[in-house]
Amino acid sequence: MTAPQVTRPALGVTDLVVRYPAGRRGAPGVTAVAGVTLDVPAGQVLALLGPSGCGKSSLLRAVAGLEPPAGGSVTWAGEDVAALPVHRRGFGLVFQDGQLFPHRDVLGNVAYGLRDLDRAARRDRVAELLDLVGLPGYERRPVATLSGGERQRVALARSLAPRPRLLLLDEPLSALDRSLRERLAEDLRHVLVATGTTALLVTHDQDEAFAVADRVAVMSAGRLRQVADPGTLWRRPADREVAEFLGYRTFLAGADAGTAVAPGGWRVAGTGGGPARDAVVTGHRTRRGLPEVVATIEPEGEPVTAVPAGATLPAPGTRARLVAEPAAVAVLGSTV
Ligand SMILES: Nc1ncnc2c1ncn2[C@@H]1O[C@H](COP(=O)(O)OP(=O)(O)OP(=O)(O)O)[C@@H](O)[C@H]1O
Repeated sequence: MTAPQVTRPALGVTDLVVRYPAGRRGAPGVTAVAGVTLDVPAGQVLALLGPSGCGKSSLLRAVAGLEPPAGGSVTWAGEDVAALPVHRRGFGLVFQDGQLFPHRDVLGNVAYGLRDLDRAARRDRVAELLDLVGLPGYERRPVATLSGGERQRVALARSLAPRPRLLLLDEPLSALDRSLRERLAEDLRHVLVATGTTALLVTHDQDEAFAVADRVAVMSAGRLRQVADPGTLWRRPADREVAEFLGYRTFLAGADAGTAVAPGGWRVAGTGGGPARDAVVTGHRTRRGLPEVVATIEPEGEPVTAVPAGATLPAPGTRARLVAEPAAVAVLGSTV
């Protein structure tokens, strides 16, 4: 009989604790990561999502070897990496500001980790990576002439050049404006999938986490609250705090207790089987150039906005029947 195949996760994090000691001027010690266990299978992208200060970067830094854990372990393919210094772990790093070498051109930056290759092979690999990140022919551009988005693409190419076994990305897009961030998030997903890269992405932006990751781990106050694929997380957040962090604002009462509705998820006189509410219209507003009805739902007494049924908006003071769009509805209470 053959032994059953055990597939080990590529990255394993078990009961990880990261503490910062008390400061010299009386600043108290901080437990930034308070016992986190998670894994990332080979070829998958896991996003660590959570509000500022929840410990995401500390967790990533401990995985990288930049922060010594106060407890727990980090393994790669089942082997503890504690004894390996940062540069021996075979992990690539991308930070918010790219941290490119300012006095080298794009070629010099991307080729940095390719010193083992001969000149021709190095050039080929750099050209291949610049193609991949959407900057073909950029080899000779001084980095000072690049836009913020181009810099982050070069940083990504540089980190992928030596084929890291794990890529660690700490808020790689958060210095960019929203529309650029959306486009780069899609491109980042494409590059990670095309290269089969195993990656851990730290972000505070749920749209970015959903766009890039196979699974999303929600953190708060140093602990993991939920790990799920984006669809499950959106539809079944573990609890109200996770749902609020994802952007849900309306939490229903009564027979619908445990149901949340995302902003913009209501329709006047809608159909489609979502929860329905009677509401008192309080006003109108415009969002992205389209009119919306502002109303207070009953019995919750919560203000919501709803898409009108047609060109005529119900007048303030009148009553309207609102129905929640199924795609904007979450049922709380999934387990981690
Ligand atoms: N070097 C440090 N010394 C002392 N405390 C630190 C240090 N680095 C982080 N902290 C504290 O640890 C906690 C977690 O910080 P961390 O940077 O890991 O959170 P984060 O979720 O990545 O936040 P952000 O998104 O703002 O970067 C915070 O309370 C922070 O103030």
